[in-house]
Amino acid sequence: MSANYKVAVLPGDGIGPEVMAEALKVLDKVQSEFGFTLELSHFDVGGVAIDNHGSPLPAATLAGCEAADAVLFGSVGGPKWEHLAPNDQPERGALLPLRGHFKLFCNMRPARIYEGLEDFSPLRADISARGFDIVCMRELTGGIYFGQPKGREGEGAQEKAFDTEVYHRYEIERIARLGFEAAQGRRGIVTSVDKANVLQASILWREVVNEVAKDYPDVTLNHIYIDNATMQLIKDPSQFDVMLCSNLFGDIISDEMAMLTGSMGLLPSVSLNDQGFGLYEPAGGSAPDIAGKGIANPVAQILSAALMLRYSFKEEAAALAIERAISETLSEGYFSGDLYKADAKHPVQTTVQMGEHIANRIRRAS
Ligand SMILES: NC(=O)c1ccc[n+]([C@@H]2O[C@H](COP(=O)([O-])OP(=O)(O)OC[C@H]3O[C@@H](n4cnc5c(N)ncnc54)[C@H](O)[C@@H]3O)[C@@H](O)[C@H]2O)c1
Ligand SMILES: CC(C)[C@H](C(=O)O)[C@@H](O)C(=O)O
Ligand SMILES: [Mg+2]
Repeated sequence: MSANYKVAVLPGDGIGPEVMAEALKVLDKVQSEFGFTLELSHFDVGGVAIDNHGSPLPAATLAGCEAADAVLFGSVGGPKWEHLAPNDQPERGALLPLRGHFKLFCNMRPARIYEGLEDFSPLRADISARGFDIVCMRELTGGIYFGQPKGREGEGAQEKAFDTEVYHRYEIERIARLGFEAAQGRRGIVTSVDKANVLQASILWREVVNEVAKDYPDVTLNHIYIDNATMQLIKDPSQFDVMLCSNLFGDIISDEMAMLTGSMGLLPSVSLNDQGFGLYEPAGGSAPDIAGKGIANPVAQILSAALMLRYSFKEEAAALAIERAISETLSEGYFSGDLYKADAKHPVQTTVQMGEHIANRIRRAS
């Protein structure tokens, strides 16, 4: 009997539904080619859920995610909902609670320059020619995003707002272990990113990472301050393998890594808990500036679907087939507007056309 996997599909807002449609097209092709079944259930989340149900994370959406084997997420948020109280907005009211509810502490965002596509990088040609292949290993359920106290009080010139960076030893230890394990399967280098010259939470972060490192003598550990890290990424990204980051630093540095590959629309992500349950989403957002125009790059969403096949369903051959189909599409010169250059072989491709190119190139390895 062929395997059957339940997926909760949450397209969300802005470009979310547009790029999700292409990911589903590719998954459809993959399941017929590789002989497993994906049972998809669709749910509203974020702004669209506020509009349709009065809540960014309706009970039915949460229940649907609980009943699923994995969650495929688009993106949430946009100007339409920015007037709402912070906790009622799509990001704080849906995405962060989902991450917290499922304890998705481990967020991995892989970024690499595709071979032959070095000149999409905004880096100087001699730097991008060296290429890079980095995983941002981001702690996702702690730090300043969730730390207490958090709030606003007072009035007039004395009014203040505050967030608190809190890390427990166990939170640092478990993400560090996964960072070292990831490095063992890669080039064997962990660069831990912190601000231990200023922040107490970073001092503990560095201490714990040093302790964990003793269990991984085959991995080289470097420490770097966040300000230097952002600069070194531009100077020479090829020096990095696994970048181990707190929640906030990983958020910032992963956008930088995405753009160094050429576009925000190329970076996928996986968020896992200690049971291996995963939520898969592009690292970028709902892109209100291009939403509704059919021009968004669906690659990050499609790569996120490939990561779902790899991490949640152990369908490695199918995941590889998607990654290969994307590489082929790009190296044949088919690009959406974010990557398009005047000397491209083909005219600029729409979101739908990119999805079709990728779906048409799905096949079993010969
Ligand atoms: N996971 C999520 O749901 C998520 C992630 C990040 C931001 N957001 C939300 O999205 C909204 C917009 O945020 P933002 O503008 O800061 O970040 P963004 O990532 O949505 O957009 C930043 C820039 O990257 C471009 N971009 C992003 N994805 C692209 C794609 N697939 N193809 C082509 N170009 C792409 C956008 O056009 C924009 O110019 C906000 O409400 C924010 O909170 C949501
Ligand atoms: C939308 C926002 C809450 C989210 C984050 O900060 O984690 C996003 O920027 C991301 O990178 O997934
Ligand atoms: Mg972000």
